[in-house]
Amino acid sequence: MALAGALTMDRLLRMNAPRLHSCLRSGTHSSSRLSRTRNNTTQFTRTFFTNPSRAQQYSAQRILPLNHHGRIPASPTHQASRPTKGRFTNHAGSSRTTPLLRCYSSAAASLSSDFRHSHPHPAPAPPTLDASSLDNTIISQAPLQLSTEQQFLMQQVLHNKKSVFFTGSAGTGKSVLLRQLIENLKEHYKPGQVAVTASTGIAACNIGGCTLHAFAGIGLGNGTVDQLMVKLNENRRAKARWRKTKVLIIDESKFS
Ligand SMILES: Nc1ncnc2c1ncn2[C@@H]1O[C@H](COP(=O)(O)OP(=O)(O)OP(=O)(O)O)[C@@H](O)[C@H]1O
Repeated sequence: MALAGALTMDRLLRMNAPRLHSCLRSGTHSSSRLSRTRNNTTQFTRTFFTNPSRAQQYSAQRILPLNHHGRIPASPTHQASRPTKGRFTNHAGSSRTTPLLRCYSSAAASLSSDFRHSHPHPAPAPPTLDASSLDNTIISQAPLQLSTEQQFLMQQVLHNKKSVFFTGSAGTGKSVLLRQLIENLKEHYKPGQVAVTASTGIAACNIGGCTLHAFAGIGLGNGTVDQLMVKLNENRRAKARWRKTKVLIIDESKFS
């Protein structure tokens, strides 16, 4: 669930229990206000508490410029976009009570009144976002082109089936290579054949794996090798994991 705009946790906590419950169940909440800010400008905000799926389903964000009086202009376009209490229109044209994730703000609201008096003409309105163009927008990441060194290591693991240990200074691209390696290995091997582990829980979370100790089924790893082997033998699931694993990845290993 996302908390958007000016709706604060404080406001949520001040809701009575049934209303809060209904908001959380529907994943929505809206509030609107016209407020005078510290620098004596007026700003209208309408904020919504919504869940990400609803935010994707409907309009995402719309910015309305305020006029030089600090009000929402009454032009037909803007009038149409102004919210009417409790009802909203999605861009398919149907009106519904489900709030959208919207935010009304203005560049004008950030101008001081002194500035306005010294500039009798209102500042040019900032471009209005077309809400429909924001629907279902996914900010995609362009795939990284691995460097020659990274490609070499990838080849060694994927095609030459070598066991490799790679290390380097901070920012040399180890994590990028490791993530790409895991992705490629998972495509090459069957589920369960690539074990992704790390020496610490945090490092394991970063790569979507588990700790080496958890994978190995040896608890805290205290005891001699023989004792740990006995422990492992008693753990059927861990034994099965070991047998199935073809590639073992250990991030942040202590071998260096
Ligand atoms: N092949 C690449 N092409 C473009 N950018 C890259 C490439 N490899 C790494 N980078 C960028 O370099 C930066 C550092 O990479 P990365 O986090 O993988 O380094 P690292 O060696 O794991 O660092 P650290 O040891 O601090 O965790 C990141 O911003 C990453 O996106």
